[in-house]
Amino acid sequence: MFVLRQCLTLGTKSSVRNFAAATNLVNVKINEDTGVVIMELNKPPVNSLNYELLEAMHRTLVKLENERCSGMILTSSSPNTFSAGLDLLEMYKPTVDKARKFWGMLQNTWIKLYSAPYPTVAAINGHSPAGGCLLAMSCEYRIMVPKKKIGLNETQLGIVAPQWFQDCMKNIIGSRQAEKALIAGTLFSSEEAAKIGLIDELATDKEDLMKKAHDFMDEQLGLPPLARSTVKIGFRKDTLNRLINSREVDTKYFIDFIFQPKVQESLEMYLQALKKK
Ligand SMILES: CCCCCCCCC/C=C/C(=O)SCCNC(=O)CCNC(=O)[C@H](O)C(C)(C)COP(=O)(O)OP(=O)(O)OC[C@H]1O[C@@H](n2cnc3c(N)ncnc32)[C@H](O)[C@@H]1OP(=O)(O)O
Repeated sequence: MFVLRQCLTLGTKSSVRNFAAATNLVNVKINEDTGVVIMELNKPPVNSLNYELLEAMHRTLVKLENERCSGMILTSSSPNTFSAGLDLLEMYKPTVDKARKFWGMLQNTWIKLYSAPYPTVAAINGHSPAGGCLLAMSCEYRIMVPKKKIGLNETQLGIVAPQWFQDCMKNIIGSRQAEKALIAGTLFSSEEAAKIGLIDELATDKEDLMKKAHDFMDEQLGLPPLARSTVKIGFRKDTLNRLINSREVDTKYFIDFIFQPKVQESLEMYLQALKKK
């Protein structure tokens, strides 16, 4: 596979096809030779995850199930941010129906991404708080540019990272480190995240980021796919099933929590602080 990529970069014809998406909220390109897909989140300025962006991601992940997709690199078109996490406006004074629909789409998207049989890499080219960190943690491998922030900072906003967000973090950095980070709502620098294993590799810059992402992909594509994906799903099934078997309860927790006046107050203050920056 390494040789194949060398040929491609040395000018042997490689066909990269834009994967027709009904929206430009995600840019999706598939390399027809290798089957490697690059999904770039494209909702400026910070890829906040609103219903429409999540739906575009979900639709792409479903579509990839019928394509010859051998692996996916998830990244962002924003110069500074991978994803700012859930769009706070989806949680600030929504209707119950809107909040329910939003949460359902977040669950759908996470289930598809976390259970994708092919290798997935997060090429984290900027800040990645809260839901952004969830997306990164749902991939199999994380590479990040220096001097950005990543973590589940929900506590600091007066909200709570749901159980499945917490499970993802525990699975990566272990229960003790996750408990500390979640209680404090810690945002780690890229360098700290590399030290505790929240990210797997630090890149020197964006070019190095994509090179490293392709290197990881090349290694994975050299493995027998069925054996590879069977082990992956084996590791992830308890975490997946925990949500799949309690989606309604999880949605009810979300709705009950965000509609509390104190939570709405915290969100309002946080939104104002972001605007004042
Ligand atoms: C029991 C269980 C119950 C469960 C109960 C509930 C569970 C909820 C779980 C929640 C998970 C989440 O992800 S909550 C989301 C947490 N996310 C965050 O805290 C990130 C907040 N954002 C930032 O820190 C920064 O924006 C950052 C990402 C570093 C980029 O900084 P920059 O300086 O480049 O950009 P900014 O100037 O800050 O932002 C640009 C514009 O984007 C807006 N913006 C930024 N982040 C935004 C966001 N997440 N949602 C909406 N809008 C956002 C700003 O207001 C600006 O708007 P204009 O001024 O109009 O241009």
